[in-house]
Amino acid sequence: MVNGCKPNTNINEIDRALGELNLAIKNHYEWAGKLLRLELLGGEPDDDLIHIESHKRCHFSYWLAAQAEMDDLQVELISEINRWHEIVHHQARLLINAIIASTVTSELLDDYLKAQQEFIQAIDSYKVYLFSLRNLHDTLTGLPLRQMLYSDFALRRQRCRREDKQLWLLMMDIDRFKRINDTWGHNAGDEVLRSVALTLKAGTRRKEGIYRFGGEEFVMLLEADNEREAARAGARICRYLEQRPIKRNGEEIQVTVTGGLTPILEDESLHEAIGRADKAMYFGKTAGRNRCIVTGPKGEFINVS
Ligand SMILES: Nc1nc2c(ncn2[C@@H]2O[C@H](COP(=O)(O)OP(=O)(O)OP(=O)(O)O)[C@@H](O)[C@H]2O)c(=O)[nH]1
Repeated sequence: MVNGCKPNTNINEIDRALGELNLAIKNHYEWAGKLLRLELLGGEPDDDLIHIESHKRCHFSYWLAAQAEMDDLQVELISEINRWHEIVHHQARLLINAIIASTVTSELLDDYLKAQQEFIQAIDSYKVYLFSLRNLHDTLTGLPLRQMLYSDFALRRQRCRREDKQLWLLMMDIDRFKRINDTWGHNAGDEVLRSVALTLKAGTRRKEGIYRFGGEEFVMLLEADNEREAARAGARICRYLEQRPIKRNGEEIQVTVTGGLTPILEDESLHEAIGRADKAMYFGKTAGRNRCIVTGPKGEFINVS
């Protein structure tokens, strides 16, 4: 079960993480090949194999060291890989010393092979995690999908409680998107969606999360101390998009969004907050679009600029 992720992940980052992991695994197979060569052909073992801290000199450890900013589940999975990586190196060292002293036993060999198996198993569990995370992202825009919003929400709410911050939900819908599809075609519509997602993500700050909610709707979770700060953040993201027309085949397509912004109350579900933000957003559509409407806890419209 995927349990939230680094702030603002997107599908490209997950693909990059999988690529880097595959490269680290390939390097480790090369290391294991060296050990096999030594066992079968003899020769002098180098530091990669017998140094007391060989696990820290190994390419795989560079990959381990590069894993930062993770949620609790990722930390658990990576530390399991780390643990078995160290054991593999330790068992390899015991085996090599036994080869040199001609005292290899089947027990020593089995211990090494078991450590290898556990190491690979730990890596597989992490890969399963990354693939499940990938499935929660949209392949068109690269953004996390609605399901991910629900799983991240609990983590973000916990963090806000700890830091005594208020969590807000901003729902945004692209204005007159049907016209874009009708004028330039569905493929152009897809390109516009992709560009809008990239622009929104670029305009999103570190502690904010942006999601593709469905169709041409996006949701953002943001933290703010008060209504004024939240309204400023909502207006900022809408302006950010407005000021960056999308370039396509030498033409510029002006895209705007209308947003509905609401605080998420202490005892309510995400679903309830979405309902309020949705109503505010539709109010904004009827009021002329390209604006962000702030709604209070009871659904009253506060800021309609
Ligand atoms: N190209 C493309 N179009 C999509 C996608 N998802 C939804 N749409 C289109 O988005 C359009 C949304 O249109 P409407 O709901 O009528 O709203 P609108 O034209 O954006 O107008 P307002 O929301 O009232 O400003 C529909 O034509 C959908 O087919 C997608 O993934 N790709």
